[in-house]
Amino acid sequence: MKTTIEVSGLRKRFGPVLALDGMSFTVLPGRVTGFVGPNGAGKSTTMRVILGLDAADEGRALIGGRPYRSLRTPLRHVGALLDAGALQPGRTARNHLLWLAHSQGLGSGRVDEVLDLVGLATAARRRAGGFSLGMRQRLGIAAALLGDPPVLLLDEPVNGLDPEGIVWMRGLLRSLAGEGRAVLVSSHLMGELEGTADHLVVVGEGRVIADTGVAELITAASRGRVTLRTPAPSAAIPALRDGGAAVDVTDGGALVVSGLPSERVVALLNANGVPFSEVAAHRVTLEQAYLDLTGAAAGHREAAR
Ligand SMILES: Nc1ncnc2c1ncn2[C@@H]1O[C@H](COP(=O)(O)OP(=O)(O)OP(=O)(O)O)[C@@H](O)[C@H]1O
Repeated sequence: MKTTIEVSGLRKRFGPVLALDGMSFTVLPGRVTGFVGPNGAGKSTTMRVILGLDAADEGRALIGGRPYRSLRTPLRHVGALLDAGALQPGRTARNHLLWLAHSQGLGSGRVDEVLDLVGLATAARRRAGGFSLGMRQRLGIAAALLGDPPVLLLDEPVNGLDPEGIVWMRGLLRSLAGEGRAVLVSSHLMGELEGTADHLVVVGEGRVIADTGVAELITAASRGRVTLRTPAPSAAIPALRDGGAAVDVTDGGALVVSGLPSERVVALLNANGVPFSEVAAHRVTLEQAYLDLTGAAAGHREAAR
């Protein structure tokens, strides 16, 4: 499986709203790419254009080098979860999937496989209209996986899931990428992607603000700072400041030291007889890294005005 999604120069206007303004990025196989940005940034519109549900005014979107509309059995090329509400309420879960499978020349064996995979085997003969949001999300995922596609597009897949469902979804996304699939997952909450995404495409106002590895982003946002835990902050702070560091106190009582490597922090504490229980590389959360990045992007826009 070496299929990519390529989006280049998409522009899309809805009346006065410019929803996409030069959106360009590539989703590579074998990793989960988080597609993040605030409400209205253009994530759903981009996904709809990739899936041929909306036409772009300019630019193109290709799946494995081909536009969606040229795919004869699309479910074998790309699976999508856009709106978990989009199902016929009177149909059972199994019939819903059978109908989809038959439309794509897929057998009923695969239907039972995907029902099992998403944990709906025991609910397969219940009417989907009575499903909880979490069950609908699972059914949506089952539909996306029917054709065993190399590319998956999931719009806010953890929306409405309970904590157990969220853990399940994260594991599923990781394993789908582990099998070599290109997995694009949108979210407007960065915290949801912590521990799931390998790569991020951060968008705002219809275009890409950052296209970066998660580890790389966290390292950059952590800015070589050091976290220090000490029972004697009033002794540590002046010692470190005299040594050339900037020191911030966090809500949790730890000190965050900037401007000195951890060895130098330890040396200064020892030289001043300051006890400490921990000195470690400071690591920001994905949420903090994102706020840092989008705050900086907003600042740049402000400065450019
Ligand atoms: N069919 C439509 N008609 C008019 N405006 C639309 C339509 N679809 C999207 N928009 C507008 O385009 C912009 C981008 O919307 P889009 O839904 O793609 O953003 P999003 O990043 O997915 O947001 P969210 O996180 O809220 O889902 C918004 O201003 C939205 O109001």
